[in-house]
Amino acid sequence: MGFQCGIVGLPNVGKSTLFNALTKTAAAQAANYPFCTIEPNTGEVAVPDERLYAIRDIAQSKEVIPTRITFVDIAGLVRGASKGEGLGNQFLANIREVDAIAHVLRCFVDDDITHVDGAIDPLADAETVETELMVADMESLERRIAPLRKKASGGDKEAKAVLPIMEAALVLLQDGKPARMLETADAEEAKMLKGLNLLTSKPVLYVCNVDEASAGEGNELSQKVAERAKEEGAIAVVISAAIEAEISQLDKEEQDEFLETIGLEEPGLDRMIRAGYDLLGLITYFTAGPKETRAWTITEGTKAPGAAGVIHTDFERGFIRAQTIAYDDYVSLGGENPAKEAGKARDEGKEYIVKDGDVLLFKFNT
Ligand SMILES: Nc1ncnc2c1ncn2[C@@H]1O[C@H](COP(=O)(O)OP(=O)(O)OP(=O)(O)O)[C@@H](O)[C@H]1O
Ligand SMILES: [Mg+2]
Repeated sequence: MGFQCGIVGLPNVGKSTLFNALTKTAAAQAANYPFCTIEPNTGEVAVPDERLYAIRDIAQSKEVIPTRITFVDIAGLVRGASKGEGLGNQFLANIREVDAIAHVLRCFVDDDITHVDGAIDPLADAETVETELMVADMESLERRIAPLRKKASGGDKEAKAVLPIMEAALVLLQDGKPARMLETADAEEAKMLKGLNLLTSKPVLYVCNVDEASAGEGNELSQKVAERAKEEGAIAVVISAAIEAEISQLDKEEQDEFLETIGLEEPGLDRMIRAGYDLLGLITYFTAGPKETRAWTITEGTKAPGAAGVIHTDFERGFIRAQTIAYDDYVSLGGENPAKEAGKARDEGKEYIVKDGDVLLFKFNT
C-alpha cells in the first residue's frame, strides 16, 4: 500500500472535498453536514515531478510513470473523541494507521456551511483536534507504562531502553505539547519514539482550506495558521479545496487558463502532494530507458540495494552495483552516454546512500 498520509480535521471542514480533488474523482461523498464521512476513503495520488519530463525528453522514453502516495480521507474528529464522543475511538484507530497527517483547517467564511463549534477559528479548531489526539496518547502511554516499569525492574533490556522515552513523551503531553516535539538524542531513540505509534508523534502538515478569492495568497485566517506552523517548525499550505475539486476535473489546457485567472502558477494540490511527500521523509530516484522514464519512492537514507528492492526483490537480492548519475548532470550533459564520457556516471556499491534525483541503472545477478 505504500506510504499513507491521513486527511484529518473537524467535521465539515472540506476533507472529502480535498480528497476528491487529490484523487481527481468524486469517490468520497462531500456534503454540507458533519459526519458525512464515516468509513475512510483511500486513494493513490501521482506525485507531480517536472524532472520526469526533462529526463523523458532526453531518454526519448515512450512513457512517463510518476511515483504515488496514498491519501486517506478520515472521518471528522470532535471534542471528546478520545472519550468516544462523535464517532470517537474508531477514527483514532484510522489515524493510527497512517504515516503522516494532513490537518485540514477551515479558513473560509461561508454562513451556509455548518461549523460544528459555530464559529470560524482555525487555531481553536487545531487545538480541539490536537487535544483529542494528545489525550488519546496520554491514555495509551499511561496504560503501557505501568507494566513496562515492572518488566524493566525485572531486568528486561528492551523495556529499560524504551521506558525513558515513554516517560518523557508523557511529561511533554501533560504539558500540552504533542509527542512530535520530543527531542530525541539519536536515530535509535527517534526509532523507538516512532515505534510507540503515538498519534501526535506523526509529522503534521497544516492545510488551510480557504475561499476561492484567497486561493493564491491566502487570507487573515490562513496567515494565523502559518504563524502557528512556523512556531512549531511545521509546514502550512494554502488551498481552496472547493476550487481544486473543480480544477481537477478540467483538462490540462483549461486548467492552465483557470489557474491564471485566479492567480496561481500551479494547482495548490501539487504543492500539497509534494509537501506531504517531504513530510513523509520520502525522496525520489529515477530509471530511464526507451520504454519508460519512471520515478520511484524511497525513504531518505535508503542504500542502493534497498532502492533496487523497490523495483523488484530480485534486484535487491542479486544486487551488484548501481550506475548512478545525479539528476543535474543527467540533464545538463544530455543523458547517459554523455554523462559516462564526462565521468559523471559513478558505479556505486552496496553501501551507497541513494540521493534524491539520482538516475539509476542496477546491475544484478538472478
Ligand atoms: N474552500 C471551500 N469553500 C467553500 N465551501 C467549501 C470549501 N471546501 C469545502 N466546502 C464545502 O464544505 C462542505 C463540507 O465539505 P466535506 O464534505 O468535504 O467536509 P468533510 O471535512 O469531509 O466533512 P465530514 O467530516 O463530515 O466528512 C461541502 O458542502 C463542501 O462543498
Ligand atoms: Mg468527509
